Amino acid sequence: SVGSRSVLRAVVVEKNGNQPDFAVDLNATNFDAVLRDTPATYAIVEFFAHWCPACRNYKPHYEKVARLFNGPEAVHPGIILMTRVDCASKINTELCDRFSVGHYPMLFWGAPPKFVSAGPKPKLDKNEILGIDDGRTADRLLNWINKQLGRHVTPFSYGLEDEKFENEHLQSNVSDPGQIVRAVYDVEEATSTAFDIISAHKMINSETRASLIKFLQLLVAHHPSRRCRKGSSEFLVNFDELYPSDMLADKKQETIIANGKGTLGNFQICGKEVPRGYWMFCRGSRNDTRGFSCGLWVLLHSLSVRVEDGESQMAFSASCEFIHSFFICEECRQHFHDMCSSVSSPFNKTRDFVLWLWSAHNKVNERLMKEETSLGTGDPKFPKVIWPSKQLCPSCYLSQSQERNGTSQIDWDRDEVFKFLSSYYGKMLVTVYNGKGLEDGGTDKAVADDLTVSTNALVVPVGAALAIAVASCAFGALACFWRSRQKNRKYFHQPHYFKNI
Ligand SMILES: Cc1cc2nc3c(=O)[nH]c(=O)nc-3n(C[C@H](O)[C@H](O)[C@H](O)COP(=O)(O)OP(=O)(O)OC[C@H]3O[C@@H](n4cnc5c(N)ncnc54)[C@H](O)[C@@H]3O)c2cc1C
Repeated sequence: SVGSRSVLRAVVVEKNGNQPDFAVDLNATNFDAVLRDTPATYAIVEFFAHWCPACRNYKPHYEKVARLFNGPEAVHPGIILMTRVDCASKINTELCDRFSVGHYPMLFWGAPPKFVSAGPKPKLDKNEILGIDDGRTADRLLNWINKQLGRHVTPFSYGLEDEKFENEHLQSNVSDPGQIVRAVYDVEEATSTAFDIISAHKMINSETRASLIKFLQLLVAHHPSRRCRKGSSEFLVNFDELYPSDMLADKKQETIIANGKGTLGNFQICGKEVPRGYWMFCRGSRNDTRGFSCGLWVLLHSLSVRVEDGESQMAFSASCEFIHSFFICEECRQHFHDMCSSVSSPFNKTRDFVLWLWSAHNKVNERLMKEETSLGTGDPKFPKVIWPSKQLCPSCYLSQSQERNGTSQIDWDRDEVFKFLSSYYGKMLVTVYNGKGLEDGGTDKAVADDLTVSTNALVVPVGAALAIAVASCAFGALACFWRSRQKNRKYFHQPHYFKNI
């Protein structure tokens, strides 16, 4: 079987003391399929010949760069798929001819689908597929890539020494400051995944409709990612036509869909590049330990620090209702609902809402800390902690004392905590974000634009056509996972937290 073959290969590789290859070997039989299916935004194809000595010498250089982008241990996953094709293999003759390979090694760059749709004679021009003219060493190749992605300015540029930011040696609370700058991509992924789940489970009905509209309003004005704001506004603009309240009141969603409405279907709230099927800030060291639920928390925190004082009650109730209606983890939604319901007076300051959410999250952490320790279900690299740690925010701590039962009692400086959260989930979260995606060039100006726009009011889209894309495999797996755990779930009536205020 393939499994045993790969095991054998791993053993052989180890025996020879060689590193496994990071670049993916392609040939005429899998070229189109691999490039069509990759979630990466760009691909590099190296055409080489196994008999060519220069190619053999070039391989370690190419591999050094591929280590950064390819495979489960990639430092910068999902951006570039690095591949190679052996033109000396007969099966690839036609493929190499298609790309007019005239010397070895020859490198091409482009969006993966462009390689597939390139036809018998690909357009080797600036808009389609580019020849890489200066990639003779690992350094030069990475420089070329950095320039191509607009990342030639530090601290945005990729470096050969970059290490996976999921820090293997430190606990999450220590490595957080380095990671949060990338968390906006997980916020995009979580937003997208949440809407995919809503769609797959047909969760929009007369009871949940108002909550979704309210949450969408919050996303349109305050989502830290421009493309999620844009997608949310497109959805909101079309909401009434897609999910008419009169039809939802007395008909099932299936009927609406049959009538050509309710086509959230494959709509991608943050654009068709998201979800990408991986997590950066929320990447666990084990499968299924972090990911979506972590991303959802970061989304809620990042929204909370962006609202104005006057919006804080609306943001609170929108978040509570969204979790209650659409987070299909029964225990999570129920506990969160209890915490929401125990709030006795409405919020009229951003600060109060931000601190409430922080404290609610810490209550969950405290409960899970015990559970995960006794059951061994937590992620060993990311144990639950009362957050932020003293290392992360020394000024947040007035004092900390150890109780007899081993728990610690913290006296927080709440003004400092608010300051810290505002900066952490505000500016820091979007530090390296460019509003278009990882790959489109992280210029200072784009970052600044994005920060400004995210606190301004609604962005009305010009063309409100919904983007249709195929839901990702990652989502499929996730939805199945949730579905299998929540088979008997009943939808509850909508809660209204101070709905008349
Ligand atoms: C609304 C909600 C309710 C949930 N309720 C439950 C539940 O009842 N039972 C259950 O098993 N799981 C629950 N979960 C999932 C659980 O809280 C974690 O999300 C999951 O276990 C993954 O944990 P994590 O290590 O990625 O960190 P998470 O707790 O997901 O936190 C993500 C990141 O937020 C930061 N953070 C941590 N604490 C705080 C804080 N207090 N304030 C601000 N930022 C913080 C840290 O950087 C952390 O890495 C819930 C999730 C959500 C979104």
